[in-house]
Amino acid sequence: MDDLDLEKLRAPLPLPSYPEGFRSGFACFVGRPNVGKSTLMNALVGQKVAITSDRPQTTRRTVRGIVHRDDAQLIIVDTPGLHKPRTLLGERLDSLVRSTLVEVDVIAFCLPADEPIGRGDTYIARELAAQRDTPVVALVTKTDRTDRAGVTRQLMAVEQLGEWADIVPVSAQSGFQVDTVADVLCGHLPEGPPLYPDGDLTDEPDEMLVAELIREASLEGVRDELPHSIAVVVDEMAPRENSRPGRELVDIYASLYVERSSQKAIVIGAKGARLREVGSAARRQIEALLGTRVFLDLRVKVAKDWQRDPKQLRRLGFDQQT
Ligand SMILES: Nc1nc2c(ncn2[C@@H]2O[C@H](COP(=O)(O)OP(=O)(O)OP(=O)(O)O)[C@@H](O)[C@H]2O)c(=O)[nH]1
Repeated sequence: MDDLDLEKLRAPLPLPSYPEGFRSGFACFVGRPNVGKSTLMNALVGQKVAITSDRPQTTRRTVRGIVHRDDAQLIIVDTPGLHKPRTLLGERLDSLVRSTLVEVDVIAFCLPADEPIGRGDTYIARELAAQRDTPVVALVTKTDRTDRAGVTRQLMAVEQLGEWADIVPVSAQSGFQVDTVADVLCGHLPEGPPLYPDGDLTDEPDEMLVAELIREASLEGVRDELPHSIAVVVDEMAPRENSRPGRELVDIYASLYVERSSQKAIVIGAKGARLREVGSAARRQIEALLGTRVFLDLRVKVAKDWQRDPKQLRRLGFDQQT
């Protein structure tokens, strides 16, 4: 997986024409888990491309969303929550985040309006202060969750936290200032031609989006510690041969990895009831994504302590980025 080769992506496509002064480039969103990064990216792009959830650290992979405007093309690299490494998996995530930070044109640092600034935010602010070459825009998110005075207080607190190219309050939920965020981020992009054809919203391979949708479904209603122990790999995904025109079907075989057999029992549920629910919830989402009917075969497997085992991490796609 080489989804951070931004230099290669910068090679302009032979596109017919673009207005003078057109800007294009990359932005990435950082912030503690659960601060609303994925939701804001979706609001900017206008379609569900990243997975959102109430649970922290849902976003494990870098998903790009593309904002197409008449005057700019903003490619958003959505990163996992920047946090202090605890497990080997954590260390990999952080090195992925760091390599992203130096390659993008602008960094959006998200802090929620309704929570006091904490140690996690201060840690990230310190990390960002080291990225001297990349402008950082601070976004005060979820403004709908507090009143005007609360937003003002948070803006002032964020101002004190570091040196920002801009500070913008925004609510992805109500739509307040989402366009302003796009304007501000685009303002930091270099002039250049569009890098993606019009209409592309993400270049994430379907398999990865499908795996994330299955993982999202599998997180529903399980104990708090379980989410971090579930990984999903799509083993095979192909259109069914000889399916009738207008009744196309895609066969998907996926493995859901847990760390211990006790977790396997939880995921499968009594007589397989839970796994069936996960399967049908995921299937509905995947059918909406792909626009065809889907046959989904889900297998639960134990990959002992996969979060701490480099070989397993590689197999599950969390390879060290070079
Ligand atoms: N009220 C309100 N809730 C929001 C807003 N943006 C996000 N949320 C909620 O906050 C929770 C976390 O949002 P995410 O977008 O998944 O957060 P994230 O920062 O991407 O989280 P990670 O993937 O864990 O890093 C979800 O329940 C969202 O519905 C907002 O503008 N207003």
